[in-house]
Amino acid sequence: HVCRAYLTGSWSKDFTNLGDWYAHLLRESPTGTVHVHVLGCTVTANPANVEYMLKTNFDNFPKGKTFAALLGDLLGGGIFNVDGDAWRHQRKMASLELGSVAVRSYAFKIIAQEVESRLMPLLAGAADAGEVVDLQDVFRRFAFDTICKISFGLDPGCLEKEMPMSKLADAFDTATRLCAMRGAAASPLLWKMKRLLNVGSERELRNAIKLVDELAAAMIRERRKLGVANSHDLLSRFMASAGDVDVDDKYLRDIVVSFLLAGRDTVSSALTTLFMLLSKNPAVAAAMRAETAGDEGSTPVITYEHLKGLHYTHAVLYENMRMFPPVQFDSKFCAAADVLPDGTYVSGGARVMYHPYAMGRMPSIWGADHGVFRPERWLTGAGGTFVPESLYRYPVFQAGLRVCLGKELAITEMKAVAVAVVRAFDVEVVGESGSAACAPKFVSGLTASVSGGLPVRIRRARNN
Ligand code: HEM
Repeated sequence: HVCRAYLTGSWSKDFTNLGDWYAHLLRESPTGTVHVHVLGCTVTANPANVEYMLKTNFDNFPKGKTFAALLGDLLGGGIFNVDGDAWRHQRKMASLELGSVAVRSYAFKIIAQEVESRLMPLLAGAADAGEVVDLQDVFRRFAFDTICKISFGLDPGCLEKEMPMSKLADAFDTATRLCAMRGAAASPLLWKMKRLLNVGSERELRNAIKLVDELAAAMIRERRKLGVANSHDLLSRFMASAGDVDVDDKYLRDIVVSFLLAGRDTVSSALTTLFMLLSKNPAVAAAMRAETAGDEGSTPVITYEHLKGLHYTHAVLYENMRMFPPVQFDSKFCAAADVLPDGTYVSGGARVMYHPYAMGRMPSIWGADHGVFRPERWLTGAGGTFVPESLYRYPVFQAGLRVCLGKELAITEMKAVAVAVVRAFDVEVVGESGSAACAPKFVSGLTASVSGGLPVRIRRARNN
């Protein structure tokens, strides 16, 4: 009956999103695992299984060729899309750079600049004009400008006042949307045939990728011309770390495109659901404002040290992503037949999916109040300090050997935005999605985005 419900779409009579239906099935299952035969896929919300796949028996659960084929035309051999030695090599290099003080402080400077010189003036303008703005669109532009500056050292200017269309952002959007469509198809044969004949969505995808390639090549040329000696963007760092070796442009293009994918829609997705939740929970917004009130009047400038000390705000971000993880599910490929810790048999070549969206809705992990937005559940340390949960119970940033490399950067970026906006404005979601009872509907894609965007009205906070 599960396969029938999947194929006919009848699950949608009772559930808003496919993820809500999976969460229901996984809650009903005694092991927290189900098998959807028609997809050849085992879906799990069991933390012991997640740990087994992502750490204990990591080598038996690679991304696999099927996943690589879906994104291969866009991501090439970039870190997201490869396994084995190609992955190990990029992972080592990228974690070295992202962990370095120089890159971290460069990234923080970019974030602070983007918040203060673009995001805040734009929101202030909307507040003064009394306009309704689509906050999801604003955050996507913000996140794109930020990750492009961090990755390439170049500025697409998507969040300029006139909200220009960036060719790169546009081509990137089209390419990721069409790659996600490939993944949602019941059989890969159809898209492979369309690709062979260069028709329909595959023709559109090819054109979008061609544009991404041209623009990435132009940025790499520009970076070579400007020189890399004193630059801290990731592209320059990767070029510099290759030393005298004349690194291939295709290799650089693949790494940097992976970073754009990793760092843009994830951050904007989390910020969008955060402000949706804050609009419905004004007491939480008020508590966040109170936490930052200490330096009211002293310094409106965001500093790294200040952000680090904000435990309540940190808890709010984690609680938001528990309920609405930007990457709602993640699939691995089971190389050789295996038995998961909960006793589930998985045949060689099958897909296994762990599901952070469903895991955030499991009473076995979060208790009976899993449906309640309650940041306090994270503040169990001495004096109400933030205590992290095991990443295998909360795999929002994945976990184990392939855990997200941009986690700290993403948290800093989201905190910087949350603090600045909450301190200065009241944000109210308008329309249907603003009502307390309305659950968001997500558009299926590689990262979660809210269908119809997030229309909000912005007012200056009373003390501003
Ligand atoms: C809220 C924001 C973010 C979330 C929820 C998130 C989540 C994730 C997840 C679930 C994965 C695993 C994906 C997979 O293997 O299929 C991942 C990997 C990765 N993330 Fe993030 N991410 C975020 C922000 C960022 C940012 C800002 C960057 C870069 C600056 C970044 C860089 C990466 C990289 C390079 C990987 C690949 C790691 C590997 O395969 O070894 N992420 N992230």
